[in-house]
Amino acid sequence: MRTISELEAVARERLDPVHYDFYAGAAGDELTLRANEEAFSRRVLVPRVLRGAAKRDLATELVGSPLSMPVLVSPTAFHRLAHPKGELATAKAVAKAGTVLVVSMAATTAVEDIADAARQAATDPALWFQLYLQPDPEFTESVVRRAERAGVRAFVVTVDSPVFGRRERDHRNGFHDLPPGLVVENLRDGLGRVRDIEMSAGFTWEHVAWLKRTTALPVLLKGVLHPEDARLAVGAGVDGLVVSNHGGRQLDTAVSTVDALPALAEAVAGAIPLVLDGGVRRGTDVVKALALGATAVGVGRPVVWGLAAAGEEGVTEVLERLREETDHTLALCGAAAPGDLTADLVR
Ligand SMILES: Cc1cc2nc3c(=O)[nH]c(=O)nc-3n(C[C@H](O)[C@H](O)[C@H](O)COP(=O)(O)O)c2cc1C
Ligand SMILES: O=C(O)C(=O)c1ccccc1
Repeated sequence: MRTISELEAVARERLDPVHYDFYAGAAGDELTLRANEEAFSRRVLVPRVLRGAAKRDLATELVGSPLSMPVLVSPTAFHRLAHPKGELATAKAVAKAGTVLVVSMAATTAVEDIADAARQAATDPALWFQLYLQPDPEFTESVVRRAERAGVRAFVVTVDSPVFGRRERDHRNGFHDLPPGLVVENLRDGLGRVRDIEMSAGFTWEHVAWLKRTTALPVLLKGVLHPEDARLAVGAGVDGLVVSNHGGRQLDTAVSTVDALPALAEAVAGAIPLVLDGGVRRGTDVVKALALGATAVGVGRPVVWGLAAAGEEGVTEVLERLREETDHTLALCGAAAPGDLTADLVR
């Protein structure tokens, strides 16, 4: 089994350099992209000993979905640019791993087909759906209904994108659109046309309340970094938060996610679960995030690297590597389960 950084090197060789830059890149000077990884490196573990953690169990649960390990797959756009089987390959690997795939609204495969592939691979796979609220509420609602009918179990509303981030690699490379033949399949309207994803800076907590009234499924907000927003989310009846800066692709110089996490954990005080994403590359990163208050972490780029390097098997390699490293780190920290991890283990 290769490390994530080894898989990234393979992916980089296989991908069109313009597409590699789309996946690897981030906003502005990419300071937040680097800060996410650096914030993990800066923290050290202070392990406990002699705690009899011979039998370890990595399983956890989030808003009613079971996870075989505290690692889920964050939504990433355009998997068919990384591999011809695209999201179908990703969905099979994630279903077999027994964890959650958050399907991107910008997927290049229809959510119904992704759900079929996941069900082929495992019984009762857990798919969630990531939404960018659209200015036309009727269109947003039609996407919600479509995802519900396909069997998704939760919605993740990305709230860190009132405008699209400025990714300078994409500007330099002239990468603005999918190549001919690929479209954002989940934005087909009733007439067979495909709409563009629209960002809008006009959304408020009122729109979150609207979505809560519109669906009975759990609603998580992705991209919350300020503790006051975490408090407002609890008040709005939101079911969970993804502590995320979009992998550094939106606001450059935004706080790294592990640096933001402790204050968010304090703000929600256990009322709702926190998922952290950004910079998770090792089992030690998973353990640090859990110790500081996350119930699980999400991985974005690592899954794209696995997919580009080796399709479904590559995604499996990434997820099994993270599972194995997380288990090994738990053992070395004297913890039998994620619930044994406490903030005093991290400095
Ligand atoms: C290529 C790429 C595409 C992404 N597309 C989406 C998306 O469609 N929706 C979304 O909410 N986040 C998207 N993200 C952000 C990820 O969900 C996640 O927050 C981020 O990748 C985590 O950081 P990591 O890549 O360091 O793991 C994307 C990230 C990347 C790298
Ligand atoms: O690249 C991204 O980070 C992203 O979120 C996105 C959203 C819509 C279309 C393409 C990418």
